[in-house]
This record gives sequence, C-alpha cells and structure tokens, in this order.
Amino acid sequence: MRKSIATVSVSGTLTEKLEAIAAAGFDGVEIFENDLLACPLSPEEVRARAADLGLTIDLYQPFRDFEAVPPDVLAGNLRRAEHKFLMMERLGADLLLVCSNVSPAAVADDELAAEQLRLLAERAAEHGIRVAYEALAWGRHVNEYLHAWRVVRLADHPSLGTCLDSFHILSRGSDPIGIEAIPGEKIFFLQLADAPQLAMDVLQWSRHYRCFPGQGTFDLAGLVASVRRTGYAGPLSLEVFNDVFRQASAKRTALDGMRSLIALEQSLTGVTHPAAPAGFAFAELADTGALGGVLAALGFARTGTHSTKPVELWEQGDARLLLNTTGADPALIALGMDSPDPAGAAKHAESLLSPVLPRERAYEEAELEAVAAPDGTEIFFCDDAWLTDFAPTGPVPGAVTAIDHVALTQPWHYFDEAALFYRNVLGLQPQESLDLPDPYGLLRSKAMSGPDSGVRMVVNIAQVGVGNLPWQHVALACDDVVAVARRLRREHPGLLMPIPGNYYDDLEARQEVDPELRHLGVLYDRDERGGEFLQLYTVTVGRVFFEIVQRTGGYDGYGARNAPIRLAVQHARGH
Ligand SMILES: O=C(O)c1ccc(O)c(O)c1
Ligand SMILES: [Mg+2]
Repeated sequence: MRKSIATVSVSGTLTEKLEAIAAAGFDGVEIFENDLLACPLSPEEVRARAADLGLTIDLYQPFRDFEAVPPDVLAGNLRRAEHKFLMMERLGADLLLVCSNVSPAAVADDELAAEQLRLLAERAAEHGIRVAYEALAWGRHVNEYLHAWRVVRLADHPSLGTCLDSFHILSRGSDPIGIEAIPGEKIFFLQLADAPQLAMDVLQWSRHYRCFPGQGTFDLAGLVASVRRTGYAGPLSLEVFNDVFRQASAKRTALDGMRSLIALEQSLTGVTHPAAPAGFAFAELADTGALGGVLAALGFARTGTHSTKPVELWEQGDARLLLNTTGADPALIALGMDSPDPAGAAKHAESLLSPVLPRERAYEEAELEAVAAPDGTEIFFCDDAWLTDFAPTGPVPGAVTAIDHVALTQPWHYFDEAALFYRNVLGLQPQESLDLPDPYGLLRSKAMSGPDSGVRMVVNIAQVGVGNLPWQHVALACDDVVAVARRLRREHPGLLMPIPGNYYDDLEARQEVDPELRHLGVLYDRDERGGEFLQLYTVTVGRVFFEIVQRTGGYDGYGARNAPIRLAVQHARGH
C-alpha cells in the first residue's frame, strides 16, 4: 500500500519536514495547516517542492467546526471553506479532512450535519476536491467512527467520504470490526497512530502521546486488516502528535515511521518474523584495562583472545563477555544474540531499514551478521561459529550461570525508536514502560524479553533533569546470590555498591527477610505469586556496572522497586 505521513508527525519547517519524509521513502504527505501557514513558500512553491521530492500531497487538514451549526454560522463556515478550496487548488491537494465539530455552537442533529456536509461536498466538487469527514474522539456530538459514517451515508454525496483514524477509534475502545460494514470507496483516508495506555483526558492523550504503530499498545494490524477487507485503496498514513517527535531529528523520526509501516505491512501479509534469539551469545564491553580485574573478582576467567583483534573472551558458566581493548572508556558496545537463523535474522533487520554493519572480518573468521541498534550498540546474530575465533580453553565453572539481562541507556529521544527496534527486529515482547524516581528526575524504563525469557533486555532513558544518564549494566544469573555476596564482601569489599540502612529498615518492616541481606548489601523483591528476586550490584566502572541476580519461583521482573535506591547511591557516589 502507498505510505504517507502527516507533516505534524516530524520536527522542523515545512521544507525540512518534506525533505525528511521524502528521504525516508514515503510516497505522500498530509499537509498540516499550521505548517503551511507558517511557511514562507507560496502554495505553488510547496506543491513544486513536494513534486521535486517525489511526494504527492494526499490530504490537507484539518478543517474544523463545520457541521451541524445554525444558519448564520453556516454561511461563515462555507466562506471559510471556499478560501481553503482555492488554496488547495494552488497546492495541488484534492482531499480535505473535516474533523467533527467540537464547538458548543454545534447541535445534536445528524440530519442537519449531513445536509451541511452535503452542501460542503457540492462546493468542493466544483473545485475537483473531495471531503473526508473524521470523528474526533472528543467531538461534541460526533465522536465515534460509525457515527461519522452514518452522517456521511445520510449526506450521500460522491465527494463526501469518511476518514478513519486509528487513535480516535481505539482510544475510545470502539471495536474496529464495524469498519468492515463501510464500503471501501467511501473510506477516503486512513490515518494511523498507536499510543501507550494512559489514564488521561483523551484530547491530551492524542495531542501529546501518539506514537508510531508498534510503539504503543493498540492492535493496529487488526484495524488495518479490517480496513483492507473493505477494499480501501488509499494510503496508510501516519498521523502522530508526539511531544518528543516534535523535538527530535526529522530524518530519524520519518525513517522510524517508515520502519513502523513496513513492519505493519509485514504482519498483514504474513511475512513471518525469524525466530527470536534464544539467548545471549555474548555481551561486548569496551575496556581500557579496568574491567578484567572486576570480571576476575566476579569469578570469570579469560579463556581466549581473538585471532586478529584486541578482544578477549571471558567466561563463567554460560555467560560470555568480550573485553574490547581498542581504547574506549568502559561501555557496552555490542550484544551477540544466539540466533537460530543468523542470515535470516539479518535479512529481516535489513528489511526494516536497520543499518547493516560492514563486515571487517578477515577471510578465515566466522561470518557474523550485525546491525546497529538506534543508540549505536552493535547487534550480532550468531551461531556457535563465532567462538572458534577465540580458540577458548574450555568451560569455567562458577557461581554465575548465564547473562540474565542487559540494560542499555538510550538518548532521551531514541526511546520509542529503540522499543520498536527490539520488538520488530529482534522479536522481543515489550512490557509497559515504568517511570522510576531518580534524585534528579525520572528514569523511564522498558523491559523486553524473548520466548522462554532467554533474552531479557531493559532500555532506560533519562527523562527530566538527569541529562543523558550514562549507566549501562550486565546482569548475571546465579543460583545463590548470598554465597556470592559473602565471598565478594570478604575478598573484594570495595567492589560492592553500598546500600543505605534505611532501605533494609523498610524492607524488614514489609516482610521477614534474611537479616544477612543488610550486611551483604543484597536487595530483595517479591512478586504477587511469591516469586523472589535477589540483587547484588557492583560499583560502576566507566559507564558500566554489573549486577548478580537470583530468580526463584518464576519471578519475571527486574526489581523495579529497588532501582530508585540504586540510582540514588550511584548519584551520591558521583558515578
Ligand atoms: O487534535 C486534533 O485537533 C486533530 C486534528 C486532525 C486530526 O486528523 C486529528 O486526528 C486530530
Ligand atoms: Mg486524525
């Protein structure tokens, strides 16, 4: 299907928007009125600019507060419309979006609304223009898509159809199955937006928190499938009002919008996602020499060195960490995913426009497919062949059994993009975002996991006030955190993060826990089903710290309750 996007969805001036939208590969645009009004170019110049860029102008919008008004108001509204029609002719746009009236002047009278919209459609037709009537979720009388359709049907004019907007339909909890009763040729336009579940006024929700398909919780694939069954032949058009997108790079946002539509189309056409990774093959850390000692203290042993690169393999149980000593400060730079089909996974990533990383691998080395995640972290799709480059010496038994999860910190404006990447490219299932209090702001955090929880990831962003919070971490699974903590307290007391006594006073007030946790600095969480989670943190080294965790009883979280304590300690220590 053709792909369009409303200019309101990306940042910049109208020309910057058009350039970014064209660069991302869209076929057309919805021109948002404010963007045109504020643009120094004439409508003819905008038309030419769009044409040069290969973009059609699919819709002009919005025209507000038109229908179901007293006669004196109608005269003014028709006059307004006539001006818009003339301007649209200059712009080369032949579809006008009219959104349902929100004004107190509107009356609850479908016959009147239909009669006036019919008049509008007649006038529009004289200019070769068609009118698409959309129910805003907060429309004064018309706020359901089937109500807007009833009015359109009543008006019965070939130049009047309806515009469906997934946000208005799904935010109200309407069942999109009713779409299938609308003839496809009367659906003049389809706007798509997803949104996170938020308990708030629907207008504020719509104007600030819409996001691209797949970034929220709406079932857009189901809705679009219903629209397609009607025979609708127009574009899939993104219309996203989002406070972050308004500030972020237009090029990045437009490209991510395109990715979301490609993924949506893939899900509709039955393109199956290659199997999600079964686990972490490795996590790779940049290191200037400080991390080897930490890993050794945690029970890891260096088992190999890459045949041609300054990269060391450290192992313990099934946890494999690579230390890349090319000189950058400690940071998580790459993740290896155990992939059942590395080539298929890389091809799928490429189909979703993920930047494929050049293979700078020598002839005899394992061919690793890699793409860049939004924050630049390299994601490798691996089978077992990669290990041979390190000629590892053999298993390293120890308390640590595997990588439990990794937590990456995103630049603040990449959060939704990252969520989409890990969901669509890696096939991880996202959970709801959490906002965690930090002494200097809020940390937004989203956890994602693969089938059987073989891969767990957390992406965090610093929200207000903290700036780009730099910490990332690798969490290591073990079967007995208390034993690990005892040993580390004894042998490497400076390695462990000190936890405030107040935390334990509160914990002990809530439930009976082993008093030794306080002495050891082990944090504790428990879910409703009695699953338990024990956590032990190291101090940070550069941007990195390690966590040792123990899950019992099916505990599936990440100790969110304890994160604010850890963040406060990290801030207090200045790292
Ligand atoms: O928020 C609004 O006013 C608005 C305007 C036009 C639309 O298509 C829409 O979905 C919302
Ligand atoms: Mg809309």
